[in-house]
Amino acid sequence: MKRVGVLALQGAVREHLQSIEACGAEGVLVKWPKDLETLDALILPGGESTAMRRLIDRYGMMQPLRDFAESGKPMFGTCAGLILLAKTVVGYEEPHLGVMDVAVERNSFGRQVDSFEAPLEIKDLDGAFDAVFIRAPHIVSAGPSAEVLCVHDGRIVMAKSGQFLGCSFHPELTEDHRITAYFLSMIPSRSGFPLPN
Ligand SMILES: NC(=O)CC[C@H](N)C(=O)O
Repeated sequence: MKRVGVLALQGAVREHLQSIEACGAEGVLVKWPKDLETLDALILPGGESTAMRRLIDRYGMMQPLRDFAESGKPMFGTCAGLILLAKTVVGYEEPHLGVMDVAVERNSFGRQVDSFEAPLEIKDLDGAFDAVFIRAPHIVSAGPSAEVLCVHDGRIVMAKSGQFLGCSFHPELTEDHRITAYFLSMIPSRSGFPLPN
């Protein structure tokens, strides 16, 4: 069974675990560096990126998370999690993890619409996905290695770049688990049985 971690320092953790389990994988709470050791993939949830960053530093998770990215295993950032993954955060000198080839802008749908729902057309997904946006960022630009998966209102709200998947919205807050399933499909299947000599 695939083991998928959810960074559990702050934010929408439980809903991601439920979605992972609804897709037939094992969900694992991740708080400490050792929790990353046996995972096949990791989700960075939505919440508040600045608060999450403080906790990442306090729990000594920055380097272990970078090492995890370096290992090539799939990582999925939703909303604040996308901000943590991005190589550039508009208006900030330094990124957080800075591993995904996108630039993001925080709170970019305006203060007057703190949260809203929208049916999205997502590449490779049949039929609309009803997405919940909460003080959401958007992807201002996607680097050459990134593939844009969804544009809403002229703004990129979902992209994939190699092992990294990111979206502006909260896919875990609906009963529609197709995006979690899409992420799980990015986990390479384990190599088959060793052949006899
Ligand atoms: N729902 C969310 O994750 C909001 C993200 C938050 N506005 C931030 O900048 O971190």
